[in-house]
Amino acid sequence: MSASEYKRQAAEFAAEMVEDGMVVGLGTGSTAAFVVEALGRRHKEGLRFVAIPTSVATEKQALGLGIHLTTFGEHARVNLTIDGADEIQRGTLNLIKGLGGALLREKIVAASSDRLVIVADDTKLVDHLGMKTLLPVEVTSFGWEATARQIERLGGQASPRRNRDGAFFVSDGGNLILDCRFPVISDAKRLEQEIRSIVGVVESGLFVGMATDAIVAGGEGIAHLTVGA
Ligand SMILES: O=C[C@H](O)[C@H](O)[C@H](O)COP(=O)(O)O
Repeated sequence: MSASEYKRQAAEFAAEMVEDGMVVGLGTGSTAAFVVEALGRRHKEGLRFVAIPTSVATEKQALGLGIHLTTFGEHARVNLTIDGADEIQRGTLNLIKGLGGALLREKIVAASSDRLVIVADDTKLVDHLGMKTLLPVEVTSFGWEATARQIERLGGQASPRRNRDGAFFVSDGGNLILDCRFPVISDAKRLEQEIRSIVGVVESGLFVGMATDAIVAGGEGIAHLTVGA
């Protein structure tokens, strides 16, 4: 079975966790898109919920499926957010997110969620963050070079993300993303604090202590992981 099929399996499983009357956070990326698709189906079958999307792309997809959207002006808390991730650390469920460029809105929604459920295929599970992927850091476009130098003082190599045409990638929030290569991250909480204390950093793709559950699908079936398990 392909990685895409495993992503779909994890997404379908997680979409069943949404209950009538919930405020739901909708993640971004290829796995989260399967969740939105499944929730569109459940909405047509009569499930009543409202949703807060974490990107313009997800907003468009949800609206196209007739899902009712809401805002933090109307709801202070989100009951359940379902989102993808680029790496999931076994045990802690600490994450690297943002390869799709949506990390700022994703983190705002995650921070207001009672439960953050991550959906992924099993290639995303790692023993230590930074083993497979770069760490995205969203920064203001003004002075990004100075911000990158400060990140490099922490031991990472920071490069601005570019589109295929060579132009800088610009996030939904109008910022740049620095993709940072760190040696394997042994203390995610500390690195997260250090990166966030740099002037010019808007948000980092390290999500520490935020995920409550991970639904991971692979050749051995679907696993429902919780912190510590
Ligand atoms: O900015 C993008 C998000 O953090 C995604 O959830 C993450 O990159 C995983 O994406 P995918 O499900 O496409 O692998």
